[in-house]
Amino acid sequence: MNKVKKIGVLTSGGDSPGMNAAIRAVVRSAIDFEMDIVGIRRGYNGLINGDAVVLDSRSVSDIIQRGGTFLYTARCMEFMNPEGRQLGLEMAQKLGLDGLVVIGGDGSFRGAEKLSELGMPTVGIPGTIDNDIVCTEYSIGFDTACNIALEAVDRLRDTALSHEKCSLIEVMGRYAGHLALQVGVAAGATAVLVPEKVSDIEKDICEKIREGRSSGKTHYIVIVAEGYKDKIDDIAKLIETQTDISTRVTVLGHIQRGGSPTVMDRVIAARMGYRAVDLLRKGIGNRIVAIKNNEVVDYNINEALCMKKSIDLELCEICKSIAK
Ligand SMILES: Nc1ncnc2c1ncn2[C@@H]1O[C@H](COP(=O)(O)OP(=O)(O)O)[C@@H](O)[C@H]1O
Ligand SMILES: O=P(O)(O)OC[C@H]1O[C@](O)(COP(=O)(O)O)[C@@H](O)[C@@H]1O
Ligand SMILES: [Mg+2]
Repeated sequence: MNKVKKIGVLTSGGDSPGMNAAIRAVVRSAIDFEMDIVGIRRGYNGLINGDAVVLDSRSVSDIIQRGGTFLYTARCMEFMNPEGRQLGLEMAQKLGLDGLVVIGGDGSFRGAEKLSELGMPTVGIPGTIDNDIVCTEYSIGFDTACNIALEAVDRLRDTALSHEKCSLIEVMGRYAGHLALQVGVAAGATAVLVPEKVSDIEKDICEKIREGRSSGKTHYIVIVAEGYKDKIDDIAKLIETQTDISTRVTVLGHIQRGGSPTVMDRVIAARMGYRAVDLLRKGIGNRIVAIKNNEVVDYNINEALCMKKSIDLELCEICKSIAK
């Protein structure tokens, strides 16, 4: 006898491509396990306000290929305090929920953990372009964001080459440099600046530009993570003064968060969505679904949030070594 009869799903924090594919997987798996499923709109705000819609198989048709999240997402200050969370719990109970799937980032999972503590079994699915969730090798949206940013950098290279300039491109990632490093390596950047590692602008960039110039190189690409300690405009000015090359700065911004999810993001969304529902139907909550060695695993939320994750230092070295 299945005691878990009805679950909810919401998206929270910054949107990421593949969130829709994850919602679809959650909805369809829940229906397959003979559970009712409700979509909570606008993150924890919707949970507090009861902004809920009953979902069926057709409600999630034609969304697998779309970026963003059709349930809308939000950042909810009220949920940061106990009173707001109590209201959220009471609304979840009023809606008759036996469990909740939260698709979002580390902040959303802190909220999910507290909801679990209050007695509502909650499972988190990592969805953020930053790939900064420590317990998982991969979060939904990262691959798509990398590809979108890469396409933009490839275009900027055309102009940098034609005008013999140094193009500095700022990519997102909040306090993490995963996105910057992947894009930098894939774009063949002269240098990548990430928050996890202090770089020496003179040695790591200016010297490389002078060396490149003496071997006939005429244009340069520098990728800067938004969380890097120095402002991109200041770095550009310094490079210009030290090397006499003309620089241009481009901040990619939200363009990186939109667009149709890649194969990788859709498939991982399907695998994680299925696992989240499978846990809840067994009455298991307070978990985060994650990827470890390409397998889907799950962790206790508190333990997961205490884990440490560092930037791929070997890839940083490779990037440095092959940039000539
Ligand atoms: N410590 C916390 N306790 C409870 N809820 C939290 C906490 N941190 C974040 N949240 C909730 O999760 C939402 C999203 O968090 P945020 O850090 O903005 O994005 P992300 O989940 O993508 O990391 C917040 O607006 C808030 O509603
Ligand atoms: O869209 P906003 O509110 O300006 O937030 C920007 C932040 O959101 C992100 O795009 C995604 O971060 P989260 O997944 O933690 O929400 C970060 O890379 C960036 O720092
Ligand atoms: Mg986050």
